Amino acid sequence: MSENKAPVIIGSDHAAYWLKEKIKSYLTEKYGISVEDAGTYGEDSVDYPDFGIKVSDAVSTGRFERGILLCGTGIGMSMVANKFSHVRAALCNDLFSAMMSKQHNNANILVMGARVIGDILAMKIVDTWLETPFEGGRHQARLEKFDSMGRH
Ligand SMILES: O=C(CO)[C@H](O)[C@H](O)[C@H](O)COP(=O)(O)O
Repeated sequence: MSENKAPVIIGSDHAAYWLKEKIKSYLTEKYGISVEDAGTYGEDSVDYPDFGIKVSDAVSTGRFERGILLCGTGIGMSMVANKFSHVRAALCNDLFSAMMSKQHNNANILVMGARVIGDILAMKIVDTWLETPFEGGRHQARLEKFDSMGRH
């Protein structure tokens, strides 16, 4: 198991509120990781960018090393997050993507779709993302190529 106890900031829209609540408990109970909840705080309809921006800004500025974003599909949250400098958000609705998102991409925001996967798979994806190390080497050089590119 990873020894990385760095806190996690988590956010969702209404579609994934239920999954956010489960992941919060999972992170604290299984890993002892502290979690900041950026909302949303209920099932009333909200706009996913509002919560994607909060979490992505916290990671982009270095206030948090890593974050988790959830919406219905994960697509909208991924689009929002990857507009931020230094954010490498990976939409992972399967275990292989979760593993590769760390090994090759060192993803610092994990994104999942609560209308795509169930809670058991979601927790396995969280495990994989937390516990898989970054390989570095050629992948580090590739990350640096786009991390420094700015907006186009
Ligand atoms: O971001 C999304 C789509 O890319 C999410 O799936 C949202 O959760 C979804 O669009 C919300 O849809 P709703 O009909 O307003 O519940």
